[in-house]
Amino acid sequence: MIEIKNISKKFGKNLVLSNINLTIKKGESLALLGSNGSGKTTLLEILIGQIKPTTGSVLIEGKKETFKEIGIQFQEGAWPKGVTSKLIISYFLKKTKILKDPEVNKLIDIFEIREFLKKDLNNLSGGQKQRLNTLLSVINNPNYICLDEMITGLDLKMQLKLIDFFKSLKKQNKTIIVISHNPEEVEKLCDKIVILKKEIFFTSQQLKQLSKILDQLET
Ligand SMILES: Nc1ncnc2c1ncn2[C@@H]1O[C@H](COP(=O)(O)OP(=O)(O)OP(=O)(O)O)[C@@H](O)[C@H]1O
Repeated sequence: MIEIKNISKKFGKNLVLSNINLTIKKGESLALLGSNGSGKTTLLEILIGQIKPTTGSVLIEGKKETFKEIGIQFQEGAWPKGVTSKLIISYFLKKTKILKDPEVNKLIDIFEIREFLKKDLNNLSGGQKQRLNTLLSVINNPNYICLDEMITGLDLKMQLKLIDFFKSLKKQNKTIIVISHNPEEVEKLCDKIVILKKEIFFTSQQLKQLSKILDQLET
C-alpha cells in the first residue's frame, strides 16, 4: 500500500501541490489526471524520492523511503553520448550478461527493443526511447509501477500492445499509477482516478463518463 500524507510542494513561491492525501492499495490502479502543470509528474517524483516534498510524507508498505519497491517510466530523459539500450538495461539490472536472462529477453521482445539494442540512445526515435523508458519501469519486477504518459509517441499497435501488457501485470496484483491524457488508456488500466488541483475523486462507475470529465477539465 502507498500512503501519501499531507503532501505539499512549493518551487520558490509556486505552490504546485497543496495538501494531497491519497491511499493506493496493493493491486489497485490509479490514474492521476490534471491539466498541464497541475503537478502530476511532481507527485510521482516525490513518490519515488527523486524530490523532497515541502511538507508531508510517503509511506510504502508502512515504511518511509522504500523507493526501490517502485518502478517508474519517465517521459524522455537526456542520456550521455555513446550509451546504448543494452548498457542502460544492464545498468538497471546491475549485471552485464543481460542477453542470457530469459525474463529480460522476453521483455526486450515485448517492447521490441532488440533491433536497436546496440545503437546510441541519442540516435533513437522518440517512440523507441519511450519503449526503452517503459521497459525500465518493469525491469526489476517491482510491485508498484508508475507510468508517466506511457503511450505518448507510440504507434497505435504498440500503444495497444503495451496497454495489454500492463493489464496483464495488473492481473498479477501489481499496483499501477498512470499519468495520462488519453481516456482509452485510463479506462483500460485504471480502477479509479484522481484529478489534481480540483481535488475531485471518482469511482470506477464514473469512469464510463471519463471523456466528458476530461473535456470539462480542459475548459
Ligand atoms: N524542478 C522544478 N523547479 C521549478 N519548478 C518546477 C520544477 N518541476 C516542476 N516545476 C513546476 O511545477 C509545476 C508542475 O509541473 P509538473 O511537471 O509536475 O506538471 P504536470 O501536471 O506533470 O504537467 P504536464 O501534464 O504538462 O506533464 C509546473 O508549473 C512546473 O513549471
